[in-house]
Amino acid sequence: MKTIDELLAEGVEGKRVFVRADLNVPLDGTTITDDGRIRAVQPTIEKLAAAGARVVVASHLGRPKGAPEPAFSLAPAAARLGELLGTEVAFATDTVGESAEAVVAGLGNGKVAVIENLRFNAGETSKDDAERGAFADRLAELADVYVGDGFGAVHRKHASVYDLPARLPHVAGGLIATEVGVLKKLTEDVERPYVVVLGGAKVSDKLGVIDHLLEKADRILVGGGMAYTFLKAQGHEVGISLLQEDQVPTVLEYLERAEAKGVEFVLPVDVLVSAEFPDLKTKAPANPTTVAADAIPADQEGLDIGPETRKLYASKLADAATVFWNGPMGVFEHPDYAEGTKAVAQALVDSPAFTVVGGGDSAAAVRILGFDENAFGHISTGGGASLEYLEGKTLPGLAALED
Ligand SMILES: Nc1ncnc2c1ncn2[C@@H]1O[C@H](COP(=O)(O)OP(=O)(O)OP(=O)(O)O)[C@@H](O)[C@H]1O
Ligand SMILES: O=C(O)[C@H](O)COP(=O)(O)O
Repeated sequence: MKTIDELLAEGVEGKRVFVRADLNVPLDGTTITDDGRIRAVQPTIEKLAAAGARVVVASHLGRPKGAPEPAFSLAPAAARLGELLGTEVAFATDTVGESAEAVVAGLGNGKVAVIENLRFNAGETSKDDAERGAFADRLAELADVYVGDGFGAVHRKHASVYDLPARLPHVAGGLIATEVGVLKKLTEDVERPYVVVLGGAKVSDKLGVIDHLLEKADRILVGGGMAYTFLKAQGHEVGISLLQEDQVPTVLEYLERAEAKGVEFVLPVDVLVSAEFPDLKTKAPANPTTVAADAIPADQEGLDIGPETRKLYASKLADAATVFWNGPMGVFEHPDYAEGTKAVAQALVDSPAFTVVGGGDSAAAVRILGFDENAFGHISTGGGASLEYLEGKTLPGLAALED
């Protein structure tokens, strides 16, 4: 992969440089609750602007369905980028239309613009190669060079990630280089004991990584929404908890393989339950009860790991040399269900191990819960992307950057 430093050495003065970033930040209305992904790509944008490039930043935000939806506008992210850069950032209210063309044409050397959400166009995510290609052709008209730096989206075969770099001279940005460098270490010369913590809500997306981790990790701790499919596989009642029923046989097979291979699988021993999902807007008290993990009432759902599990997981992390953590332990957005995620984050902070936190929500959680991001070895901007990298899959957005 050609690097951004090589591009800078060749000179970018006056060139239109398209930076595919991942500015998919959590929003509360139009307020950004965690700007980590914007700060992560900031050095790339700064370097290009300092070298006199005309920088066109593009990203997706959320999952709009191929047409403009105001709730998913990139305008708040563009404004925040301007604040971080300390300079005016132009914003195009469309992605490839008149506004984008005019904004890019009006960009001076060393200036930065953000174009509107790529996913407001059906061509961005289309499964049809021709439709995606046609959209990539239009994006290519906006630039002379492509810098891929949206690590969080490299696992998506989307027009701006996969098809556009084929149409322009392309290089990898600094964020992608850092992310790949760290994750590569976890797939190659990992220091042991290697402990993996998995949680979160995208259970079906993430179960697949366990198949691979059974060959790599020494110990796997499961929490968050992912735990209930495992508890069900062990024959326990999980009430109305998040459950991937069709994956129960697969999960059972994972548990059996783990035992045969001597990989320690650790599941919650107690959980916080309630009959209702908490109100994340008002944060009204949820008054959960703590129950043993094998005694979840049929009409209740598990929303965080319990106090005994917090202690257990902290002890299982204490002797680790390497830790990879993806997915919160509970619905951390509500204070009554944040303790499990806090306990795991604290165990990582206290540990001398090399710690990697992967995932948009997990990374946001550690910052929102008040942890210092420098207390972790690496906070990855990729959720699905980092897991698919660890699975050893070919990621379209990385393959496209190769020469
Ligand atoms: N027991 C649970 N039941 C329901 N939701 C849960 C539970 N535990 C955690 N969650 C939710 O999981 C969500 C985060 O999961 P996700 O799998 O998206 O994490 P991530 O990997 O950090 O993020 P991403 O994949 O988007 O980069 C949070 O919004 C949290 O509220
Ligand atoms: O949040 C993420 O993991 C990335 O921004 C990718 O988003 P997506 O899962 O909607 O493709």
